[in-house]
Amino acid sequence: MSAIGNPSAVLSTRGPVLVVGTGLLGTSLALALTAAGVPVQLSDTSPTSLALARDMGAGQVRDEHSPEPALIVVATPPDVAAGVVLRELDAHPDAVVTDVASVKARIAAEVRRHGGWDARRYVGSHPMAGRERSGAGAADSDLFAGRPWVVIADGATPEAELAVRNLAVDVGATPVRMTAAEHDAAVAAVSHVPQLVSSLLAARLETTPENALGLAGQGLRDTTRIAASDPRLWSAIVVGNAGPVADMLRQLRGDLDRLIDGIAPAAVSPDDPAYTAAGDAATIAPGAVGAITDLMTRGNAGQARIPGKHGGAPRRYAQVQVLVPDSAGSLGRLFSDVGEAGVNIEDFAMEHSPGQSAGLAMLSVMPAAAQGLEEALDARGWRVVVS
Ligand SMILES: NC(=O)c1ccc[n+]([C@@H]2O[C@H](COP(=O)([O-])OP(=O)(O)OC[C@H]3O[C@@H](n4cnc5c(N)ncnc54)[C@H](O)[C@@H]3O)[C@@H](O)[C@H]2O)c1
Ligand SMILES: O=C(O)C(=O)C[C@]1(C(=O)O)C=C[C@@H](O)C=C1
Repeated sequence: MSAIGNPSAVLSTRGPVLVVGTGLLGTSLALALTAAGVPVQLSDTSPTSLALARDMGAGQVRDEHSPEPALIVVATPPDVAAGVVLRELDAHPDAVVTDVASVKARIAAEVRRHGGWDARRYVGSHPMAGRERSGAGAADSDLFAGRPWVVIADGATPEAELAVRNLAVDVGATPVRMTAAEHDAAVAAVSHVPQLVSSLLAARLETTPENALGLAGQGLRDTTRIAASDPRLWSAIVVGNAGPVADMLRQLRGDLDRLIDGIAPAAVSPDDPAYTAAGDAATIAPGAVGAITDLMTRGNAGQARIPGKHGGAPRRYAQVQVLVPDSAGSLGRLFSDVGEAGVNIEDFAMEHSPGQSAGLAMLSVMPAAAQGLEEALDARGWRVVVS
């Protein structure tokens, strides 16, 4: 069980923990550890990022008077992570060092190659938790709750591995042991290629006319959320895992080619008599429906295998969607009705399409509270949208 916000929980992580890189991941982890009562030291090459993390209550800035850390977490971009790990192993001869970079094999190889005996204190890791925003300002102490945290233990001492597994558990995550190669192949499929596909899709919107964009609904928002991610960070991630990512992109290209080849003959010119005979199966190009159905069916099967909705890790928050009239005070009334229903809003977003007289308020709440809130809001006359 996570120790966050539970003062009686027994903590296994021995502090002080030094977090190097106080961006989204580093500050989220530092906030979670601080909330659990572990002393945290902070370090970053950017004084502004460091000051922000400190001001958010994530820990103390490390200086020459700080006590020696027992555990060091490197949360810098992947392309500099190995160098920072090696520097920290050298500077703190008794500390266990981990990094949270999204790629593992190349960092581990560099650390093992240059770290000598000290590299036995290094355990690469990767919390499968994050978001499309960077920097301490987007940090969240709950980020790791219920998420897998990959631990790469090849070549490390059992004590070092245990320290990193304990860290994951203490912030609410579940450690998952893998080799670096297994990890990199897995994240190519579940994280890196999905990021690129989302970006490919969103890149097409650059030249999409405004009036078409005005029609965008939840489907487009769902498939492009992560296209807002940081290009610099993701360039380092994809370059660092280029082999597995390129392999999967080639497979995707094969699927795409089959789909295009299948549907292209069904594109009928308006002058063709088949254009107005859509109800006649004979006029549909042979193979077109099969190609689409095949892809959609495989997609259904793949989507159903994603854990979370079917007994895997629970989603952190449930979303309650409510139509809010575009008038002064409406949102205030909604918030006060949610408060009167005894429900805390964990996160909030508003979707507003131009020219519409109502917006869609998306309230993130604890999953157990969602149904009761929908009923309470419905009873108070709100239009709850079931997605
Ligand atoms: N963003 C995600 O969703 C996510 C999820 C899991 C893991 N990760 C991994 O976590 C790491 C950090 O990602 P992030 O999203 O927090 O990035 P971020 O850009 O929010 O933060 C990175 C921080 O590292 C600092 N930094 C850069 N070089 C440094 C150096 N040499 N020494 C000290 N500090 C340095 C930067 O100033 C910045 O504050 C990356 O390796 C990333 O692959 C990211
Ligand atoms: O949910 C998101 O916004 C993320 O991008 C998180 C995500 C992921 O792909 O699952 C992104 C990169 C990380 O290395 C780990 C987690």
